[in-house]
Amino acid sequence: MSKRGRFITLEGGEGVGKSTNMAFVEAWLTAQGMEVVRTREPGGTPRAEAIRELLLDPALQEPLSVDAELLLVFAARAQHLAEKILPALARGAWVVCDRFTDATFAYQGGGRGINPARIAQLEQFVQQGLAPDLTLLLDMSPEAAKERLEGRLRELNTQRDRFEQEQTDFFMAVRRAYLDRAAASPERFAVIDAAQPLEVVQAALSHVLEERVAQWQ
Ligand SMILES: Nc1ncnc2c1ncn2[C@@H]1O[C@H](COP(=O)(O)OP(=O)(O)O)[C@@H](O)[C@H]1O
Ligand SMILES: Cc1cn([C@H]2C[C@H](O)[C@@H](COP(=O)(O)OP(=O)(O)O)O2)c(=O)[nH]c1=O
Repeated sequence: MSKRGRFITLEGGEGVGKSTNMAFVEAWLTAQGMEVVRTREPGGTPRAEAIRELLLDPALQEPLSVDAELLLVFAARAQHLAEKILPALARGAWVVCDRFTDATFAYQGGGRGINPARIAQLEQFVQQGLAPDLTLLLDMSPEAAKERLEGRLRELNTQRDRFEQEQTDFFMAVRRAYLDRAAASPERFAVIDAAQPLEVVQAALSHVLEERVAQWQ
């Protein structure tokens, strides 16, 4: 087994099953004997989670400017990288992250309409070349995912956050941007049809993980 830790991200729109499958990916890697650090964005450290609150809180009455949203996402990421992701990778742990910079290209780029070239400048500034080794993109139509999300919101009795309050065309643009990024980097991405039953989605995840882990050895 290679000593170097790997960086794996899970991506996709709201309600596609990221949280459910994060646990699956973590358990799969742990069963192979890897030390796994499971984390999420925006957030992952106390200060980055405080920035997450600023980004998601629907109760603050003042609108959040599109550029402020973009910069907050990257401020949280800079903190997360410095305090958690980079130290974990340096000691050989595997990092499994619920969303990362592909979400910025999808939400702030596709959803909000920011030019991807501007996002790429911040990506270079903050990440200095660091990118995930593997990105698992859970893909399904926003309409179908919305039904799942509504089920979860009812179960947890929670309020919609700022992004969950967006309309279907926003989520269609998010999906399009994710699929375009996957098509542009097929060696990094694995696109999984998330509309399938959970056991089929998880069989697909196991298959991809087996293949990639074997390649990295
Ligand atoms: N493949 C699946 N088939 C049916 N329901 C699913 C599937 N994956 C997840 N769910 C359910 O859909 C809801 C949203 O899943 P969740 O993992 O919270 O999504 P996300 O983190 O992407 O928003 C949850 O109630 C979950 O149990
Ligand atoms: C990481 C990241 C997340 N987001 C948004 C997407 C999500 O709506 C929100 C919170 O992420 P998350 O908790 O993963 O959402 P959910 O579980 O509801 O799918 O943050 C961005 O807009 N840009 C980013 O770079």
